[in-house]
Amino acid sequence: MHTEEREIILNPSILSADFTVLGEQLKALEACGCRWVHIDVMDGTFVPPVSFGEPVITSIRKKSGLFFDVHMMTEHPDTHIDALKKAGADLVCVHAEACTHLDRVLGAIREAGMRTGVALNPATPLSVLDYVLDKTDMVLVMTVNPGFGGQSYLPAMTGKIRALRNMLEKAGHPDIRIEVDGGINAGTLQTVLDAGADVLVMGSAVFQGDPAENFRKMQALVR
Ligand SMILES: O=C(CO)[C@@H](O)[C@H](O)COP(=O)(O)O
Ligand SMILES: [Co+2]
Repeated sequence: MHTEEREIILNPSILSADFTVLGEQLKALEACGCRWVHIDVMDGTFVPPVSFGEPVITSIRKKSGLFFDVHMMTEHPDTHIDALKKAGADLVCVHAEACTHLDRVLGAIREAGMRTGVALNPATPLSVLDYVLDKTDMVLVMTVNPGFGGQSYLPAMTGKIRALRNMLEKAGHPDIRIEVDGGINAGTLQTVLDAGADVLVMGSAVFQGDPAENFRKMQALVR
């Protein structure tokens, strides 16, 4: 698949949402064409904050038919695979830095019937992906250091996204998606698209203010 044919996914991150009205906001996003939602699970160890886990995912699953992209910012993500499947996750993205046995973890996620993602912190080299591409559906390039919403995009990540796109084409895996997460907004969107990203996570850019209205503005920029 060539870059120009690849569908761009705008992926709102609920970390910045108002949880008291999240069900309605997800419905409104779905109504304006949103298909994915990004769910940040943080354990207070891999990253400083604690966010939420399977009970919250189970609860929003009841309100939403969106594709659930779960970003696991936790140590030992393998211990959550079955619970995430039960909770309604569609894709589980684990940090390479948190997995001693990355190949095994990716295999287990697929075996449980979900898609796989490998997330890389800004300082982690692309070479960690070399022997797991056949078990990977998506690579998440962190464009900030993980743990917090509302940070600024790290400009050095543009070259990393471009290098990853070249690497995937050369390795015969052009269909593996490249997700970017952190500081994506109207000012950085074109940069990451040009570099080869096709799944754009947006927390504050969507949930600060009216999510549906913000989402439509972002859609217009992508078109
Ligand atoms: O994984 C993370 C933060 O670690 C994210 O998914 C944030 O939710 C992105 O927030 P913004 O930078 O878009 O505000
Ligand atoms: Co995230």
